[in-house]
Amino acid sequence: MPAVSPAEIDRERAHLERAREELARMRERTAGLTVHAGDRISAEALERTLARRLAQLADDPHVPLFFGRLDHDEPSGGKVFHVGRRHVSDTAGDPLVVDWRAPVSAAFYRATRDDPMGVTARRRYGFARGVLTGFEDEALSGAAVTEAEHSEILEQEIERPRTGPMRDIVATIQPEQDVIVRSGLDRTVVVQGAPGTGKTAVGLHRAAYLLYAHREQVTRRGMIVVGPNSSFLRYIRDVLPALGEVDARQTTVEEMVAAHGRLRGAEPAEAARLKGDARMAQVLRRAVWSHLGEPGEALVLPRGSRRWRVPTHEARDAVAHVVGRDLRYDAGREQLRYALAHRILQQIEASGDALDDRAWDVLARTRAVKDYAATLWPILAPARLLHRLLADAEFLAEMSDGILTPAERQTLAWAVAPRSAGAARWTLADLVLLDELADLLERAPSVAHVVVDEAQDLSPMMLRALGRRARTGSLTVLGDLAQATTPWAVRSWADALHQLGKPDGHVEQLTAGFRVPGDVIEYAARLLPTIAPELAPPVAVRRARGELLLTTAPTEELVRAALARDGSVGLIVPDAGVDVARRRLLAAGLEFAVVGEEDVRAYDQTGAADAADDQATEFDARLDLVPASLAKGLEFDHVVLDDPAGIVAGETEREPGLRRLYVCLTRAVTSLAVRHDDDVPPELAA
Ligand SMILES: Nc1ncnc2c1ncn2[C@@H]1O[C@H](COP(=O)(O)OP(=O)(O)OP(=O)(O)O)[C@@H](O)[C@H]1O
Repeated sequence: MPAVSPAEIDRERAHLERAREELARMRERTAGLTVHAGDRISAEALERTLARRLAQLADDPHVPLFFGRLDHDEPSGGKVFHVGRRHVSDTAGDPLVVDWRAPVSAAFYRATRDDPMGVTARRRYGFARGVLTGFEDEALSGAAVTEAEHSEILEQEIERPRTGPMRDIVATIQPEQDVIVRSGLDRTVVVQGAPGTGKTAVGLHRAAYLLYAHREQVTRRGMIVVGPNSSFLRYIRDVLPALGEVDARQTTVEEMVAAHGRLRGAEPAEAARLKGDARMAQVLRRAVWSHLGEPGEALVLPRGSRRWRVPTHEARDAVAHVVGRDLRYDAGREQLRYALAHRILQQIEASGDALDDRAWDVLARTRAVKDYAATLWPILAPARLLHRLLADAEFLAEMSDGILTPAERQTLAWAVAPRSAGAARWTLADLVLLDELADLLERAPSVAHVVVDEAQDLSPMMLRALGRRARTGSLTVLGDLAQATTPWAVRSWADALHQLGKPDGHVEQLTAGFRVPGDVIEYAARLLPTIAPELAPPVAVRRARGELLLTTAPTEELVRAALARDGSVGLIVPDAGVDVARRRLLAAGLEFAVVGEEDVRAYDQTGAADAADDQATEFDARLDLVPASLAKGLEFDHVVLDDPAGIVAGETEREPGLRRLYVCLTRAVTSLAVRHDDDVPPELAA
């Protein structure tokens, strides 16, 4: 860091002190507010808002209140702004710190010498445990402007050792990342990027940005963040709260569709792939609408001493009219009742009877009309319908005629059908089909925004499930086609956007790699010509080249060597090798946690597991044992990867196996040791 004057440091420290005091004052004021509301619902809403506000005003002494400063030129007002995680103002309302998401802060991330955005100088601060230790100035315009200099503060932030779960990157968001973070609420964006280019970080910061820039709309309509599994959600769960945002629901596709039934079964890849195929949407649509019946007799409604009739041809017309309105299936039945009631209403009126305003409604709700409508337009339950499709070969053949081949029908059909829908052992792909069916019956509600991570692994039907949750909103879709490991994955982002129902979405690329050092990424990239010939490896921004070791030394020895250094350690093993690895780590007397275990426990030297701790995550441990299938999205300072051939063999086919290996090879921040039995996959040979 260049030498800076002690007097200037003192001034900055005084500003930090003042900002802390004012933040404490803002917090006290908020805590002192009492809720006065007319009714319980408004009171609860107000209390929630207050609680959120208080959480946003919390001050963690280890987290600096600001990390940057912008000095504006005279034409732009000549003001100085400190940029931080939240807005802090004094009693007069003057800002001491501006929120990183405020429009004025954009220049902190984007201003360059070519386009200084009205800024003369950008300052970055160095901190140690919340204490301001120095700063760097970068002149962007005016007399002091020089060649771009290397920023040590930026580099230190990028190079710092990793500990615990994922952290925010507000202090160092890069210009190409900032463009995505600040894109508007009406835009669906796909972010394609190689491992470690900051896709997850960018997605979460965009979520925080949208919550800030469109607070009212996004909190009212909701936002969901979808990750691949619950251990990944634990890994990222602190990022949004650290940015003061607690209003996004974090979930998985599995959890999202859990309302339709319990996930109880697994199935062969071929069946799951087919159930994930977008053609299934056509089959399901046809299956639902195939239930409309032909009127066999007239509708007869006794009323007082009279009997009113809707003859069959009129009933048929009513059905055709409602079908033409393109409603959801259940809404259609309701409309049919009104259409039938309307015909009766006309007859009653023609007879000279006086009717009041509610008559139409009352007629539509009579038992006779309801029952008649339900025979023409039967009540359906998604689970019963899917059960019939998978159990009744004839029905499936009829519904998929011209859509699926006979062989495909055979793949879909149950070999031994469960006796009822209640007895079915639904798989994940089945539950996604049930989600589609439920939406055909009744329109699923939409939130304002959906962030979906590791989207390269989702099937077309899963993408449709996400798309409908953002039907009237937008999405941020994060992924890397080279890391797709599921047999049902879509092959292109254009296809994914189409399935999401957002064909106009933009695809953005991130190319700077913040995680994986040069030597390691070059090694992993040897797989790219096989798994994703069209994709380029990231350009490592870490100065360190990293350490790569190919070895046959015992795993325990490699893990011990990694533990002797700073930072987190991940031992990645084939899924089938987790139990053996667990025993070996226990026998070696090492303390660790296992990624993906329901209750997070740390195993200590005696081999005894701690009582499960609700608050702890596996990422609080120094050493994590990671099944290869859960490595996606995670990172560790030091990775010991055990048995690359076993990781490839863990997948049903070789190409997804190599992609899985690519994911596992790209988790390291500093060092990667690959332990093998002289059977490294040939694709990794130089
Ligand atoms: N601008 C940045 N400044 C500092 N660190 C960054 C920046 N962008 C990303 N990082 C860091 O790089 C690491 C990788 O980021 P992230 O996990 O978001 O990448 P990813 O593209 O989602 O990776 P993967 O494809 O493996 O899921 C994280 O530790 C993140 O904090």
